[in-house]
Amino acid sequence: MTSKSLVLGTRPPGGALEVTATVADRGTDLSLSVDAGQVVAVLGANGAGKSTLLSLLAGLLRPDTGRITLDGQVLADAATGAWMPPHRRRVVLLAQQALLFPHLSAAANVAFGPRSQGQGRRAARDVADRWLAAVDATELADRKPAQLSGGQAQRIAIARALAADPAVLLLDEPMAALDVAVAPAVRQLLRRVLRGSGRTALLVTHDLIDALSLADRVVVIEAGHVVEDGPTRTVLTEPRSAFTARIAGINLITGTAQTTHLVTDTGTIVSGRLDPSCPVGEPAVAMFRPSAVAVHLTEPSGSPRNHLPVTITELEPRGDVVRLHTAPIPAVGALLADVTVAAAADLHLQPGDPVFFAVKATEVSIYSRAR
Ligand SMILES: Nc1ncnc2c1ncn2[C@@H]1O[C@H](COP(=O)(O)OP(=O)(O)OP(=O)(O)O)[C@@H](O)[C@H]1O
Repeated sequence: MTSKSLVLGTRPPGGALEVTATVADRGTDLSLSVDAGQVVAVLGANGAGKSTLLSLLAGLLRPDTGRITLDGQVLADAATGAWMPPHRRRVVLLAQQALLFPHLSAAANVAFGPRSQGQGRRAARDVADRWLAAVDATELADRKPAQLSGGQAQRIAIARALAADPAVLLLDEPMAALDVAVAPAVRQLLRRVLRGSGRTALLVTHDLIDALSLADRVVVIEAGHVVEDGPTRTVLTEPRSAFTARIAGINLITGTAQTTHLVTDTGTIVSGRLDPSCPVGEPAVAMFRPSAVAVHLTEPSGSPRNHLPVTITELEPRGDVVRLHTAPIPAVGALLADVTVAAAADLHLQPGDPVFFAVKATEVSIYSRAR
């Protein structure tokens, strides 16, 4: 098997998507354009509207208003009532659970797409064999889904999705239901599939590493709206929404930019370096990494640092560091600090302890944010 086998298809892969859609009873109003071949990570809290976006694209849900097109072809248009059924869309959804047809063998599951597109039995089986080989599952061809492990079933589901030769691949947390031991292998397979194929893909994930390693672009959905959209690196290193900052594991404090600092709504001053693109007096975010925080039991004096009084709520072991979580501070929110295991032990830190987080101004970046 080579990664080349993942790019084989009967027509050029990749399709450009245009979405403007509202779904009233889900409180969503989504707008998005995706270029052909782009891999977009879709992030957001539970209930934000990520699955709703995928359902709209897959044809499992009709928009109340708006229009969805793929390469200019209308998939759904609420104004005219135009509607393309799911199986004709060239869009395939890969869900958390493999959802294979239980009565069919793995090979027959994979051959299903080509068969329903009108290919003969033998041709469809050839396509299936090729994709089974591509996902390292040739030896599983004759097994029924009940005889497959979760990771094996998900590999078959990936093969089935690709055998249908979709222009757009939708992935709804495809690793979420997998055992931690098998997830890395499936992730690696997806990496090959997404990087090698030139297909357009939307990947719903809660995993920062997936977003970083698989996606060109990150879209963040909050309360049914796209609130952030940009190159993966930019969104994750210069997050503008609290959600992205949290999953990126970055401390983020919103307020108004001043030349040398940010002022929160309650007047807390956070000294930092103002990004040249951030206008003074405009809404901004101050950002610093948990590893930039020094923890003190008493307020430190006489150093050019930010000192924030906080209350520890949780100590989370993370390899050779302990991540400290705090109770929310008014207008600042909860903060994170990473300290060494030795430091956490020396300080005898426990949930409920009041401490000071100290951060050098040079460790704090201040960026503009949307109002
Ligand atoms: N079948 C449904 N019928 C009605 N409302 C729904 C349905 N599914 C989801 N919703 C609602 O629509 C909104 C968006 O949900 P959606 O499932 O798209 O969020 P999500 O971002 O995918 O969340 P999660 O990460 O939990 O999967 C939520 O308010 C949710 O309660």
